[in-house]
Amino acid sequence: MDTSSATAVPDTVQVAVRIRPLSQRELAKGYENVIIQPNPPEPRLVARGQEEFTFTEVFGPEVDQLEVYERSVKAIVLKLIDGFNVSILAYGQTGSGKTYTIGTSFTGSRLTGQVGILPRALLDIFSIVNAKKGKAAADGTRYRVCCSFMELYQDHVYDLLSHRQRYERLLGIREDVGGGVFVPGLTELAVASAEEALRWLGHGAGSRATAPTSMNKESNRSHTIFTVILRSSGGTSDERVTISKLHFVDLAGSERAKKSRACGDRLRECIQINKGLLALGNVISALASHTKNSRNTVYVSYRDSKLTRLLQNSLGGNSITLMLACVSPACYNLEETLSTLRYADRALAIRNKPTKSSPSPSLESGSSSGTDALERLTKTVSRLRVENEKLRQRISAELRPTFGATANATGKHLLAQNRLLHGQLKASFEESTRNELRASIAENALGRLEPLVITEMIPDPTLDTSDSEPKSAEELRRKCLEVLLRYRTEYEALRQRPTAQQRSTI
Ligand SMILES: Nc1ncnc2c1ncn2[C@@H]1O[C@H](COP(=O)(O)OP(=O)(O)OP(=O)(O)O)[C@@H](O)[C@H]1O
Repeated sequence: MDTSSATAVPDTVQVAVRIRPLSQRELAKGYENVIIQPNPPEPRLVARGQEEFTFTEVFGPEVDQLEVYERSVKAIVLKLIDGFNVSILAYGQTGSGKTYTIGTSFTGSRLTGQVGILPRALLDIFSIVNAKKGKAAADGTRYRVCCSFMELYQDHVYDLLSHRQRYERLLGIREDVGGGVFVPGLTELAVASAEEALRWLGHGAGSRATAPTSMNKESNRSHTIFTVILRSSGGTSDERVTISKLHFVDLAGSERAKKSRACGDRLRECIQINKGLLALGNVISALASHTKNSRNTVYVSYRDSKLTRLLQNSLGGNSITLMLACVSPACYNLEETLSTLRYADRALAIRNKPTKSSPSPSLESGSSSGTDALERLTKTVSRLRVENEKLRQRISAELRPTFGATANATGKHLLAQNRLLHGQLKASFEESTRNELRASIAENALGRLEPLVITEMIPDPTLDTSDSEPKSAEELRRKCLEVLLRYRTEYEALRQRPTAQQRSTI
């Protein structure tokens, strides 16, 4: 098998729709099939002859588990070996075939035709890793496969691989330095073969919250995430390890409480399930609205639910993501089927940035047995806790008062400066106002003086001026102009003054 899969890395979420066959009960009741794939394998389908959709793949009721795996899943699963993070999410109405498709409830030991994609992927991964191990013996590269399995029930995270009591398996979610999320304390088991991993899958699925509902006699009441973790280390860079993860997300089914006639615990579960799926829908819508060419950054409300926080990297992050939208073809489920198809249609527009994981310094280097590594990690954690506490104390004892005092002094200085500037600005404004006033008075005076001067200098021809000294017309004009010029000069000087003064003040 070719390990470095040459297929292109998809940078949008891939969406495959799977239409399950009508169940015996539905056939008996004579329910009509309302979801048609007009031209298989063309990935187009028509709902009730009206609404048309095109996806990455569409699998009709006749398509079996192997074909789904080969056509949609295998290529991206192999990207795990190349160092990519991969997420496969099954979404859809309750009873639409999510668990069947993922294969979360696998309990056997052989691959029968009914087995879902998860067991198939594990077999492929181990077959490649074992082949690589054989070849890598020469260059010293080491491969290690681990798995974890968690459940999100009523917005609480439970560890499905822990041996503890259920109430002791409750875990929290934390953010790492890179802005991603992780679940501290989640059991991560090293597995040597696909069979061993499948045993753990069966063990974990056995303690998953399930209950019969009117829509599905074995309905999963929680979301689960089974993760395969591949670590490769050694070779040319001995102390570094590359970690890539493959998540299989089996989401709880959306359901209408009225239709499923849920009450009591089932109703509470139904509300929590729908709340998480609603938050997921909002995240998908926000991400889908941010297309390749849009420049605006969008606010994506990952923090609205634990489900969206856990899936943060799978939607809009660095992962290669496949959404398997499962639908029922029966007419009585049309509303839910259309809702799933519209949801899936939006998801098609989500752009991810798949990037290969880069090697990072290993905490597990050396000849480590699981117990040694655990011991070393526990010591590291205790040492870091002590250092953290010391730093915390130093900050509160020393840094805070110093920072407070500095901030106080800086604040006081800024306030004083501000007060000074404010005073200067006020004085300047007042001076400017005064000068404006003077200028306008002068302008008015000029307006009044001009006709006065002219009257004084140029005698009224109607008056008897025989006894006064006659003035030549030329002399009168000259004197008149002299007075006018003087007033104009004074006026201009007054107009200029405020600007010059203002500048010097500021
Ligand atoms: N493609 C398919 N072919 C044959 N049977 C199927 C197919 N899909 C689903 N089924 C059957 O339909 C029933 C419901 O499927 P499943 O339990 O996988 O639904 P679900 O979506 O996981 O439901 P829930 O959300 O309630 O857990 C099961 O009995 C399953 O075997």
